[in-house]
Amino acid sequence: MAFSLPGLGLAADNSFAAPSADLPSAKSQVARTERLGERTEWRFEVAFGKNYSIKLTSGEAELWGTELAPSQTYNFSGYKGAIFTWQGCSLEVLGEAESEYVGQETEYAVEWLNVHGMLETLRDEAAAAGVHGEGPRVLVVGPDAVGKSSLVRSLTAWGVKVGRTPTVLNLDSREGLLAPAGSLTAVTASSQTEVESGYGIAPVSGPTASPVKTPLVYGWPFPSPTENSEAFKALLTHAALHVTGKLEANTDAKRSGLIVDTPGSLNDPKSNYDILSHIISEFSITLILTIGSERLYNDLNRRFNQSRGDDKAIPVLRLTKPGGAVESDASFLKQARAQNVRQYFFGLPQIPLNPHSHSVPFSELNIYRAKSASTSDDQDFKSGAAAEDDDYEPDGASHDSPGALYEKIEPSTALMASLVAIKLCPGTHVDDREIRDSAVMGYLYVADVDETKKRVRFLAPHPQRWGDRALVWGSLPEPVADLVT
Ligand SMILES: Nc1ncnc2c1ncn2[C@@H]1O[C@H](COP(=O)(O)OP(=O)(O)OP(=O)(O)O)[C@@H](O)[C@H]1O
Repeated sequence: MAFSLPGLGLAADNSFAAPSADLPSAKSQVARTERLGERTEWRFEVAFGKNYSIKLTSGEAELWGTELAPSQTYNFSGYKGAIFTWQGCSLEVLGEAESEYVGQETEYAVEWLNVHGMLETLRDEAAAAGVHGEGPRVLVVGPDAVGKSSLVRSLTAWGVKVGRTPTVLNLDSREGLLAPAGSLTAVTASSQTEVESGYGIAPVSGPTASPVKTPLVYGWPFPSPTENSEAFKALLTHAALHVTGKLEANTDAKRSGLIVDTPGSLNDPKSNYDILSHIISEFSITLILTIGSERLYNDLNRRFNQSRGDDKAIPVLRLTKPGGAVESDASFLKQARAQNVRQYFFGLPQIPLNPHSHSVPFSELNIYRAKSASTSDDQDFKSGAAAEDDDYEPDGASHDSPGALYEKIEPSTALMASLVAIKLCPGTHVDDREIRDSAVMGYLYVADVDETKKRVRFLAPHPQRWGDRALVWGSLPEPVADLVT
């Protein structure tokens, strides 16, 4: 179980970033009123470094299922999204967007709400079945940027709104949920979903925030499960034990069920059938939702529904991709991940955090580099670790054997500006499997490495030291050069 480190709750969303470096233009300084008809949405794309704010002035509206509070200003920077209204509303909009318009084609929202209704029926049936009743366990699969995460957020928020406590599991390591990228997070949503944090689970609670549920964070320091499918599957087997154990221990959570978000790289069941089937069996998935690809839908339906016996058939539903869902370029996604890291250490303007500095001698550190099994040439994900491969000397321990996932390294300046995960396992006399399966206690930022004095200065969200635990350095999270100046 991950410790409840401050900072884990503040990185779920791209909104509420640092103030704009640019002076706003005269036009963007004037607040305008946008009137939205029923079942329409205000779609907007805001660049990094720009400020954009929206206030609900009349009617009702929601962002990914979470209702906006009337007259409250919501700020966005480096963000793409849509404010949806069922009955119509007025919004006051201020700031500069790269694109903004009223989306009229919103059939997807009705369809998604119907899925929520279906999940509610299954939850009621679970309650009627008594202590053994289990709620729906949903797997969301589809290509990149088709709205999978938006669907998961909406289903979670609607569930929470009617008093449920669904558990969300994010298997997309490129987008950290309540943690930086490189994390796989499971968290049970609490009774109040906030627009800022996306799921309303923030270990640092504001005055109106609800009780905190501690996320369970595992480390997958690579951009895709396919980097090392066998290790990914083994990690999931371990994670599933804990996640399902947590659900078993809490009747409400068990009945509310599980919603699993997946990376787009798993959208081809031909090549990734193995991983998908593993997720389905380990988490006892009862419903598959797919967005965006007819071929994928047919493939999944054939493999997991039609070709199985009645008692093993898993229904597969194909959902509409939101018209506004847009692909982001590599640079936007990279900036979004860097912003998440900033929020992890420094919080949001309304809930700032003060990270702590720790200076540790090399001799007290056990740092392991996570080795990628793939020979991917995706430069975007190549960290200093991969790029400066030759600088590292494994310590000759068992970890440098061929096929090993981790190798122990000596600290060096190549670690500067990187993030390392603190694993809940000892740093010595530990094998690959234990490092891989241990949950993440939190992340450290390498602020400085002094090779002469043989000391590393870390930035941590917590004043407490982490003892002799193993630290893992991988392709994700990526280094953030300008976190401390
Ligand atoms: N209705 C909408 N209007 C405007 N923007 C939207 C809408 N739905 C989703 N988006 C935006 O489109 C982008 C892709 O959506 P989302 O992240 O939900 O997709 P995804 O399938 O989870 O993508 P990935 O697998 O790449 O993480 C996001 O920036 C999201 O905020």
